[in-house]
Parts: sequence; structure tokens; C-alpha cells
Amino acid sequence: MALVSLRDVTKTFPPSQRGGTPVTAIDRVSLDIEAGDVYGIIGYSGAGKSTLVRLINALESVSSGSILVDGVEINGLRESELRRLRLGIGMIFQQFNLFNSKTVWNNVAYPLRVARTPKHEIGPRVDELLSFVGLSDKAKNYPEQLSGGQKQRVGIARALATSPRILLADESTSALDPETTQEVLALLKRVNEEFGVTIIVITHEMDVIQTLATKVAVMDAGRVVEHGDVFDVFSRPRELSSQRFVSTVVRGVPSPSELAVLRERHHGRIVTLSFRDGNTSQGDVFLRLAQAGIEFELVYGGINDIRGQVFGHLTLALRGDPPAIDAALSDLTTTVEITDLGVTSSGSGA
Ligand SMILES: Nc1ncnc2c1ncn2[C@@H]1O[C@H](COP(=O)(O)OP(=O)(O)OP(=O)(O)O)[C@@H](O)[C@H]1O
Repeated sequence: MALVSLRDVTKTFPPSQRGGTPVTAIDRVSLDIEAGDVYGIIGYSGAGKSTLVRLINALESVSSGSILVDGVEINGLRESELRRLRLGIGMIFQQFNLFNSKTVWNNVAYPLRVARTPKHEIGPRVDELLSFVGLSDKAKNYPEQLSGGQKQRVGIARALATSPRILLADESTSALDPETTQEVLALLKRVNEEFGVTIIVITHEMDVIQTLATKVAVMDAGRVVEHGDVFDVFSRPRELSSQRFVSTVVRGVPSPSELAVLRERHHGRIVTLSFRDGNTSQGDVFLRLAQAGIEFELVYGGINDIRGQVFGHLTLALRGDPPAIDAALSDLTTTVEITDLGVTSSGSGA
């Protein structure tokens, strides 16, 4: 059974002004998140990502539909049951949400005190968590004395204090520079692997998903338009909104304007080879072209690696005997998908 299961969930907010129209932030969403998943939720601003997460930890209630967490319907839980539910769900935020008047140590101890953890257990637990996030030496510092990445590490330690099974990360790296982002993502990966915590990451950054997530759901206007294994969604996005996201990190077939520039700069037959099966090596493709006596120039594209599975699109300008190019391309169709973009005016392919 899934750890978090949404069935036909809708959330409608009342109109902000009299006579206005209600906002459907979540529109008939069904989704299963299994224990141990790192599940990415992506979508542009206003797609409904934060609302979805607020429904999962019962900070908002559904308008219709059902949410099961660990098999328990969370809709209609009593306040005491809600408190227990939330102890099992940690949360980290874009702006860290630390208490500035408390030391790092006391920030991490806070949820344990709220949960009435015996005093003698709090000390060792906080020390252990600070050591895990690499901040033992900052225990007595205040948040304002820390860098953004350090603040988020305190946020992670605090979120883990009550040993939750689920961690919700809402744009947790959006305020950080790329290098610090990678550090925090690496830490979240350890949280998943070493503690078995299921992580739900909300982001508008595709590279966060690429680095961290195993599964992904793409949201658009309150709906989940596509979901599945990250490799599948990245290598073959079906919906337009997924394609737009994927194109921010993966260069696909050049657009007409990009192709016009390529045609000016390179001569020969321009083709895009799409690697999608996760196993084909571009080295093998290059070798086969070279063996067929075809000169090639890599003019556009890139290759991505998601946990050892390779996919991507390489656009090449091919030069050589046109029948030999035809034969080589026909030979390659068994391993890669080919988009033929034609022969540039400056060369006949030869
Ligand atoms: N409390 C609320 N009252 C009224 N409308 C709301 C409320 N919370 C969210 N909304 C609306 O619901 C829609 C989805 O908002 P949500 O914050 O979930 O999107 P998001 O994908 O997380 O966006 P962002 O990336 O900007 O945070 C938006 O149209 C938003 O204005």
C-alpha cells in the first residue's frame, strides 16, 4: 500500500472578493507515493504544488476526495490525531523559517519539546542531528550568523527531530546558489537513503528533480498532467507543460529559429539523434558513422544521465557521400530515433 495516497482530490478556495469566482487550486488529483520514494512535484507558479503539500500535512482540508497517509484517512481527524499525524511529517521551507531568537541547538530541540520528549532524550538527539547535518560546531550560533546553506541544514535537522517517515520540502533550495543547492540536495539524498525517509520535493527547478527525485508529477492548473519514473518523464515527456519543463535542462530537437542559425554556421545534412533507451552509447554511434566514412560535426544538444541511464539529443552536421549517409542513418535507426532536418543550402551533404 502507498504511504501517501490521493484519490480524486479537489481543493477549491472561496472567492477573495464578493462576486468573485472560487479558485480551484487542486482539480481531481489522484497520486500514490510509495514508502522510500523521493517524489518531485513540479509545475509553474500557481500550478497548485504548495496547496497539494498543505493538504498532505492537513494544514488545509480537501473540498472533496480522499487522502490516506499510512492507510489513515486524514480528512476529518480530531486535533489530537492531527498533531500525531504532523509529528510523522517533517517540513522544510524556501525561507528556512528558523527562530532567529533561538540558537541552532534550540531550533533543533524545539519540535522535541513540543512533542514532550523526555529531557534526557532531547540532548543526545539534537547532538546526533547536528552531527548528521555537519553543524555540531554551530550549535551555539544564531541563525543570522549562518549562510543560507547552513540555515537549510538546520531546517533539515529540525524537520528530522521527531523521526518523521515523510519529509516535505517546499522549494527548499530556491533561495540558494547552485553550489549550495547541490550540497543540500546531497544531504536530502542521505536522509532518504540512510533513514529511509520518504521525501516529497516541490520545485520549479527541473535540475532539482534530475538530481534528487526517483518519481515526478507535473502539475498544471491544479491537475497532475503527467507522472511517473523521472527517466521516463524526462526522456519522453508527453504533455506540453512537461515538455516545456524538460526543455529547461535538456536540449532537444532545435527550434526553427535555432535551426536557421545552425544552417548558417554549418554545412552538411543536419540530423538530430535522440537517445532514449537508457543504454545506447553515443560513442558507439560516432564509431559507426566514422566506419561508414562520414565526417560529422556535433552542432547542438546534450546528453543527460539519470542514475546511470543515458538519454538526450545530439544534432550533427553530416558530410560525405549522400548514399553512404542514407545507409548509415538507416543502420542507426535500430538504436536511435532520427529527426532529419535536411541539407543546408551551403552544402549538398558532400
Ligand atoms: N488560501 C488561499 N486562498 C485563495 N486562493 C489560494 C489560496 N492558496 C492558494 N490559492 C490559489 O490556488 C492556486 C494554487 O496556488 P499554490 O500556491 O498551491 O501554487 P504553487 O504551484 O505552489 O505556486 P508557487 O510556485 O508560486 O508557490 C493559485 O491560483 C493561488 O492563488
